[in-house]
Order: sequence, then structure tokens, then C-alpha cells
Amino acid sequence: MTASDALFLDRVSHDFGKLRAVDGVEITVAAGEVVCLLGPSGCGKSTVLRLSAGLEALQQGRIAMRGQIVGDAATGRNMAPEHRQVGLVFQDFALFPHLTVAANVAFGLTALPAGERQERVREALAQVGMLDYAQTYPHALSGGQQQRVALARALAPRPALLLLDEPFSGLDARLREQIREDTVHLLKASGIATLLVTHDPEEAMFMADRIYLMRRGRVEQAGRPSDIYYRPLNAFVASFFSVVNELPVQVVAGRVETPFGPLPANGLGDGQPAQLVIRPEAIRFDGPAAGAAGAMVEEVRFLGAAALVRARLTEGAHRGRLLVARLAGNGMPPMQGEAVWLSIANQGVFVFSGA
Ligand SMILES: Nc1ncnc2c1ncn2[C@@H]1O[C@H](COP(=O)(O)OP(=O)(O)OP(=O)(O)O)[C@@H](O)[C@H]1O
Repeated sequence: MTASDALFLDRVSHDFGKLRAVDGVEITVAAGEVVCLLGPSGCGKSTVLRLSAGLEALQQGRIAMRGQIVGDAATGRNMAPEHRQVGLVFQDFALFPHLTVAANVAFGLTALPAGERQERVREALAQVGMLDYAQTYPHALSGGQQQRVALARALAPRPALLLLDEPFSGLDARLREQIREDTVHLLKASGIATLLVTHDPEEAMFMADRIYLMRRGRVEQAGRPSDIYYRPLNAFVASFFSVVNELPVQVVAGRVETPFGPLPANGLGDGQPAQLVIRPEAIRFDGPAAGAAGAMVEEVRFLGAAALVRARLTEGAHRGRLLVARLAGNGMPPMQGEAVWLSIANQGVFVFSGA
């Protein structure tokens, strides 16, 4: 923890009855950083966010903001949410239906003199491009506009930390992409530290400076998006970001035998069960070279900029296995029924322990 960290969770755990929803997590959000909490439904993301906001009493561990302890289970310290200087945006935006957009944004600014309050409302609405809607009521706004007002309302008091819980999931797919992009630009431009909860790996990779991937209350891996994507610590992490091909392999003399020749076993011992994990984009259609495996194309799905090709291995110990390849870039994909040679790239191929 440093004094400038916007948020630091120190070995925080949380139980709901017998269920351990959060299990010893350590999370840091540095000043100006956009951090995503990512994971499947029920893994404890929202609980971490609520604990950070002070909406849930801390049971175990400590929480600090800008070097100051705001929650400490050992001493019973639990700073009230309104004193933590956090801005919150929830999935449903939670705008007050009976208040105009301007009044919604002014809601958290009651401590300011009227003139300054108005100026802050204008500034916050301008930041999200909603100044023209100041006198509109929420029901007359689209989902995307409501999201922007919710963001303006959270930013207006100039919080030190923004907490966003699935803020885009109520929007339809096309709009979501645009709003994500606008939001990440706004967050970066305003320099506000942000912790964003999402179950969508693409969203996390797009938005985040760093990702914490959670499973069953624990942090499985933390790092920059490209680090987690290209250096996953286990098969769960690898498969969370894309469909992957998984093949059981055996370790012999520090190597695993694969359809594409031997690969380093990453420290796994002889005879230990191991798993070869290959991202679809790591499979190439290169022709008969060393390390290439013969296969038959069973299905081709054209996606425009890429094609998904399912091919079955026709030789070797893994004969009969179906692999999914993603071919991007120029050129025609192979045809159904075509005999092909598959090889693998350096990136996107992993060996993990376990069957
Ligand atoms: N108030 C509560 N009472 C009892 N159990 C709860 C409560 N809140 C959450 N849980 C349980 O704790 C676990 C973690 O929930 P949490 O909402 O933090 O997960 P999540 O990762 O945010 O999931 P989702 O994306 O579905 O919201 C889940 O099993 C959930 O059912």
C-alpha cells in the first residue's frame, strides 16, 4: 500500500452465513488507474465493490484509501459510505425518476453553495455530453443517456474513487461498445481511479489498465490485460478469455508430447497429467512442415474479418480430436472436407498441470 493508492484491500474476506463469498483478496487501485474485477456470476465481485464502498460491514481484513484506513475488521473501524469519497454507478443506474437530470446530478452536492453547485452540475453534464438534457426527466432518456447521467452524478462531487458495478450490462450490444469507449476516454481524461465490476472478459480487456480475475471468492490472477491473456496461470484463466482447445498430454523427461511435436513441460514432473491449451487463433494452416499435424476440415464458419474452422486430427496419438481454429486476415479459409496441415504459434499455447 502507498499513500497515493486510491484503494487497497488487505486480505479481505466476507461470509454470507456459511458461504464464503470473498476469500482473502488483496486488491490495489493506484491513482488514475482503471481496474476491472472480472469473473463468473457469483464469484464475489459485487461484494468486493460493496465492501469498498462501505455498503457492507467489513468482517475480515482491512481497507485503505489514499493511505488512510477506512475499514479494519480487527478494530471495528468502518467509515460510513458518504465519508469515503467514492462515486457509485450501478447496473440499473438508479436515477431518481421524479428529479430532472440536473437535479439528479446536483443530489450529492448539497454541501456546496448554490452557485458552485450549478457550476458543478454543468461541468459534470458537459463531461458526459448531456448538457442539453439538464431539464429532462430520466424516463425520457435512452438507456445510454441514463448511463451517462448516472456517471455525471457519480463524478460531480469529484470523488477520489469511482466504483462501477456492471455499468454497461443494461445497454444493447451496439450502444454498449460506443458507451464503453466514451466512458474509458472520460475516465482516463479525468484521471479518476476506477474499480469496475464486469463478467465480460472483452469489456475488462478493453477498459482496464489491470484486471483481477476472480473465482469462488478468490483472485485467480491479476495483471495487465495482455499479461493475463498471454500468460495465464492456469486453464481457468486461459479459458475465461476465449474458447480454447484442451488436450490431455503426458510429461516425459521435462517435455509434453503434442500433435505439434514436443513442448517444454513448464516444470511438471514425469508421468504427471498435463493439459495442452491452445487458443483458436494460435492454430495455423501452414502446409506440411516439421511440427505440423494432418487434419480434415469439418466445418467453416465465416465471420467476415475472420473464420472459425473446425478440423479433426487424422494422425498420431490425438487422432480423432476436433480442434477449433480462428483464421484472421486476408485469404480464403480452407473448404469443408479439405485435408490440411495444422501447426501452432508461439503465443497462445500453454501447458498446465492436470487432466
Ligand atoms: N446479501 C446476500 N445474502 C446472501 N448471499 C449473498 C448476498 N449477496 C451475495 N450473496 C452470495 O455471495 C456470492 C457472491 O455474490 P456477488 O454478488 O458478490 O457475486 P458477483 O460475482 O458480483 O456475481 P454477479 O455477477 O452474479 O452479481 C454469491 O454466491 C451470492 O449468491
